[in-house]
Amino acid sequence: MFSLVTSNLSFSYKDSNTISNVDLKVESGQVLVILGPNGIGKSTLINCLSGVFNNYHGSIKLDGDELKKISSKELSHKLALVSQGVNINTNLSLFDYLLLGRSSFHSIFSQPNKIDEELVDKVIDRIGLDDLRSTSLQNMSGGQKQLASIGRALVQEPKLLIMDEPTSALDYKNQVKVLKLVKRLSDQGIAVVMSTHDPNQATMVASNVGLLMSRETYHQGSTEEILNDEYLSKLYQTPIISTFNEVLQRNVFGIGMG
Ligand SMILES: Nc1ncnc2c1ncn2[C@@H]1O[C@H](COP(=O)(O)OP(=O)(O)OP(=O)(O)O)[C@@H](O)[C@H]1O
Repeated sequence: MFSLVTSNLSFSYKDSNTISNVDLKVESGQVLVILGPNGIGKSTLINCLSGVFNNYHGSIKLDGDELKKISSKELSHKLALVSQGVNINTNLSLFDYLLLGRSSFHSIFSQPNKIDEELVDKVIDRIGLDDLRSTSLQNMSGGQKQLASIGRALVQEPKLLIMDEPTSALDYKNQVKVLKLVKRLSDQGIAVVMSTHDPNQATMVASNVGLLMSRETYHQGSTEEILNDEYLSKLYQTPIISTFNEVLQRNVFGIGMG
């Protein structure tokens, strides 16, 4: 069972903590969705969890090992990160950009092989960008680039996939595509952590939800326990009203105006 567990995790850019005392846990086959208002620290937390920031306090254990002690090569075989608002401006084709994601699996003397190329083609199909296989990234739309960055993470075949607002630039069809992908990955035993501004996405894919209520308070629990109007209205400081949708057979969250 693969796991990511933090205890007393805190991080500060300057003097005061941006996130404090975060106790978070996600295991193989689970999807942890992180919700919180703008500027509360979701990206900061995600950058700590994925090893981008290693000057954190407290502990982050990846499969029992302290994250900051794991080499970057080993880390790239265990976890993959999809950063927020990726704006990739390379003239590499989609195929070559994704193939580059396999480089940590080879020494400097060996080239990506047929198996890598087949994997890349499979991922291009999964993200639905077959028509853009030879198109350079700099000629793609924001949403297409976001899908490409998800593809780049998938070619790493990670045990843990961490995504910061992975659907922020996507239309409804592509949002559903990514959410279905998340479901499928978790069914295959991969652990997923993702942040979003849409609690409805949490009802669709999450096994657990983490709320960054303030710089001092992170609250994690099951979807049923956490996703209610009271918690969400407090979180976003605006009325959130849920209704049960008979067709969808789930609660749908809407925003009130007063
Ligand atoms: N490099 C930095 N140096 C100093 N402060 C930063 C830096 N990056 C972010 N911050 C501050 O840290 C806080 C948390 O930012 P973060 O980007 O983690 O929030 P977020 O919850 O992801 O926000 P959003 O939903 O708007 O993307 C904010 O107050 C932000 O201004």
